[in-house]
Amino acid sequence: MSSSAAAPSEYRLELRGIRKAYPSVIANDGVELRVAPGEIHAVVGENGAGKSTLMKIIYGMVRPDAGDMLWNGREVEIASPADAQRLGIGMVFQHFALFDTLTVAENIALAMPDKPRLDALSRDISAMAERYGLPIDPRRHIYTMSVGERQRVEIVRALLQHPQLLILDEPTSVLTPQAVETLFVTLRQIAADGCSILYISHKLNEIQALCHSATILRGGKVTGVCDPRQESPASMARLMTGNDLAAVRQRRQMKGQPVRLEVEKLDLPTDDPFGTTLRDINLSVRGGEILGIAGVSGNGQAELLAALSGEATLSQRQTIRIDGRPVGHLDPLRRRALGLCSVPEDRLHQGSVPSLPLSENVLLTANRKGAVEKGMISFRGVTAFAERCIKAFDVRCSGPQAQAGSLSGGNLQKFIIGREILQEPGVLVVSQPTWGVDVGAAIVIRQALLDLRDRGAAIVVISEELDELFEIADRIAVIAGGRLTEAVSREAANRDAIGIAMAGGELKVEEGTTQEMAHAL
Ligand SMILES: Nc1ncnc2c1ncn2[C@@H]1O[C@H](COP(=O)(O)OP(=O)(O)OP(=O)(O)O)[C@@H](O)[C@H]1O
Repeated sequence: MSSSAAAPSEYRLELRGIRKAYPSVIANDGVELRVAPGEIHAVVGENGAGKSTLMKIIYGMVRPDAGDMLWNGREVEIASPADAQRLGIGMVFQHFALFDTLTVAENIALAMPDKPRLDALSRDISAMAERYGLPIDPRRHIYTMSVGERQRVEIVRALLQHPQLLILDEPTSVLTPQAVETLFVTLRQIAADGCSILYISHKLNEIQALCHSATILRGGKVTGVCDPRQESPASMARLMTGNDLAAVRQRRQMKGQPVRLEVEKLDLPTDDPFGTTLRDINLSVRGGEILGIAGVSGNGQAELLAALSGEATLSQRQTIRIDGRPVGHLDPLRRRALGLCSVPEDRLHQGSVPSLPLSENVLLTANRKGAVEKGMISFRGVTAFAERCIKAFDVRCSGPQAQAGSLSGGNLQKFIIGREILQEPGVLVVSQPTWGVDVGAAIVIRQALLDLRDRGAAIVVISEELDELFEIADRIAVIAGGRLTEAVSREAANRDAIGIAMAGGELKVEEGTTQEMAHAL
């Protein structure tokens, strides 16, 4: 039981001794959590620390094995999301659950318990949107909206249920820096009106800017509760990991290396009604170089990755060249044979087969390197390769036989990145390399990318995280509306200018710096 001195009724939500065990791990081990009305409370921890499990318990998606939940001082059982909503708990998921072909109002109506009239609902949506600075038009179709706008719809949908607690799971991973600022203004206002917020994120600087308090989890247990405003990102990371964080080591750039990946005048119409057509994409990456591609998701990143990996083949073979060889017409397997590896953004459906063990997931892409011998699968080979990935990238799991789908999001990401990097590709194209991974693991992944670059690989990193691109990319280009800007050197790139280009504007840099760097390489 809690030893809190405060009367329980002071808290909006209080968890006592929450436990949830899975066959190979205790995901939540005696977790205590207290959130006051109007408080913005962060839940942080390494990958696999138990954050998502805890949120799913609060939202009624997972039943705890033991422990008590108090809601406004009263003991409650939350057996389903409907129970949670009835109590006044709302959740905004990382992956939006909106129907593209319906309007904002129609989507929100679907979530309402008793079917409201659309005109009355539209008025409520507009009023709520105005009150919290979330401009959305109830009549617009979802497919016409940017990711940031869709997130506003999700937030308004949750707010229309008048929640007393709002759970947000990594809400800023899809937003431009400007949109993050706007979101924070909204969240502060929601909290000022008395709604509590539980905020899950790996971005410690954002937590410091936004949150009043933080509960830190490690290995399913609470290791501390702190005021993030009194901490530094380094001291919070220490509470999360028990260690000091290493810094990413940069090495000297190699100059004059040959171009290993070239794309010239790539046009790729999409047959997906909600996809993005690529128009006149040009890029080139030398050995020993990382090209960063910034952009808000949904602007052609998935299509560009498909074109580069070979998932989408082209009629013009010369449009894409690897080490000078035309590959536009080749499928992924044949491009892999030429030394190209790729990591898609969607790790659960494209990057892995969740129901298969990690060892068999190795075979999806790494079918050389001792995994297949004389046309036969070497199970010893694939298991050894999976073990190497697990060890090198500190993948927390029960071993090579663990099902991919049982890993926490960040641990699966580490495994997939490791699987590609350990194949020593000459050209690597990776989308969102540190999406959902904790600060310590992000450093390991970024370091591995830099080390691969220093061994002479040409690397394209597609990322929505500007901080990441500024840390590891040698040059940065921006993709918006299916077009790619010219790449500018990291030194010449300016965060605001990139943010503007991400929203569809021109990428402007200080004169004289752009080309010099590119040519100096
Ligand atoms: N359905 C499941 N079956 C088996 N194990 C699970 C299941 N769901 C979660 N786990 C395990 O429980 C632990 C906690 O996972 P959880 O997803 O809560 O972590 P997390 O802190 O949210 O991680 P991340 O930051 O990577 O999302 C992990 O070891 C994970 O592998």
